[in-house]
Amino acid sequence: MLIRTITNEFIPQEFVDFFQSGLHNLSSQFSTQLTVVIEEFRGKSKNQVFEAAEAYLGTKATLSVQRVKASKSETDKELSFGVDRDQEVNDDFEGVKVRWKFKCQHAESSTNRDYLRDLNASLRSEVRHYELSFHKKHKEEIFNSYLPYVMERAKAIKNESRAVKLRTIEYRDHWNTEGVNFVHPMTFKTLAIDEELKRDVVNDLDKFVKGKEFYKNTGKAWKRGYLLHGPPGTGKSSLIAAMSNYLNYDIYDLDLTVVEQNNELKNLILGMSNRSILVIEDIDCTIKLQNREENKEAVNDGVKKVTLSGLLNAIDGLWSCCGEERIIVFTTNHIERLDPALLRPGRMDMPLHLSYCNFSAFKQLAFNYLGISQHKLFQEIEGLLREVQVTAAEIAGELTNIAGSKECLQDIVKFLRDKKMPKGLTETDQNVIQGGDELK
Ligand SMILES: Nc1ncnc2c1ncn2[C@@H]1O[C@H](COP(=O)(O)OP(=O)(O)OP(=O)(O)O)[C@@H](O)[C@H]1O
Ligand SMILES: [Mg+2]
Repeated sequence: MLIRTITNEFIPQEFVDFFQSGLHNLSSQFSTQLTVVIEEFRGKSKNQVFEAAEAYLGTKATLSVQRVKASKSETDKELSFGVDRDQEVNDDFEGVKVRWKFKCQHAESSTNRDYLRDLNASLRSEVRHYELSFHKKHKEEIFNSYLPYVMERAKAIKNESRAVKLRTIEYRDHWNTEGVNFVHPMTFKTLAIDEELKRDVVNDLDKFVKGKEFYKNTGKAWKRGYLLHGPPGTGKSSLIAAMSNYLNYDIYDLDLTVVEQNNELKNLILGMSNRSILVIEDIDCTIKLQNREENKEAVNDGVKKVTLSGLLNAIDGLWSCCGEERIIVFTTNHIERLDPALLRPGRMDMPLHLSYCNFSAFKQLAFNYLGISQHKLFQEIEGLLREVQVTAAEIAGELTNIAGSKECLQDIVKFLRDKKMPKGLTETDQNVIQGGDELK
């Protein structure tokens, strides 16, 4: 204070400024720290590094700062957090220490106001930026590895927190733009299908999402097709919900009966976003399957309808030139009714047979509904499930109806025994019924 008073009193201001800036230059020459300034806007558009820093630091903020900002928009699944002004966040990247600081300046000074007016952002009352500081010797690592890592993490964070949307056709050739939030509770943790099949699907999806380089190097379109087939109530639609929740991909539910012509179909396919699942349920019922003539519409009762080949060609063609990370799922209860064109390798990458409930699927249901992994009746149930064709939906229904105690497994045994041999039927009659069902 004393020195400042003396200098203010006795030394000319120009000399003080000159001296201070010289001192600043000198200290920055000897400083070991480098600071990167990341402003909110780049020209008139948002700076992507700023946005990435915002998302990335949000996940760190709750750990290390004293003031955090909390927010949630309609399309977010969960609360998101952010660093408040002047707060610092320390981070560690492969042993390199970095420090982030969030700075806001009020747009009082005329330069700031001009700057904001330039940005056409008159509602904003402040200029915001992040400062990222680290030791100069780590410059290369920070620029070449850390910042790209922050950008990549931010992308994943934003995607994870985004609510999945379900879109249906609004009018023939376009999707409902808003969509609805898809909040199906089914996940791979609760889905009751054969354990091995579940593992295969999860591994396949993991490989697919990590396959960017593979698809680029091989020149293949980054897409994957699954054909889910099996009797009603075996979990086909539940599996699609689990896939969507696992990948956080939007679902486009394509009702082919609404689409009149192949060019409408093309518009729908073009209107889909990346990282999405196109679902066509009950393919055997909704599409004219027998017409194999490429690119032709089948004339059905005087109305042009899309054909299977039209559908597959449109997907193959359009997705190879525009669109990444796309999944297509067909479902059917009757695989034998499908055109062999659909089953040819390369069309549907992975056929998945969802069959009647086996013991591994049953154990999952018992865990979901009763919270148990073991029981003295399990052995008998395992034996019965080998003989009785019962769907996961039926068992789930029984478990919902009967009291939620461990004792109710006795009722499941009774249910399975009754199913094995309904009153008044001999075992031979029952076999005929079950065999016939598969052939339907
Ligand atoms: N594998 C499963 N795991 C957990 N729940 C299941 C499973 N399969 C069926 N369910 C239950 O049964 C209901 C019907 O199943 P889902 O709609 O997935 O069957 P689906 O195979 O799609 O049948 P459909 O061929 O009739 O469309 C679901 O709402 C779910 O509660
Ligand atoms: Mg279904």
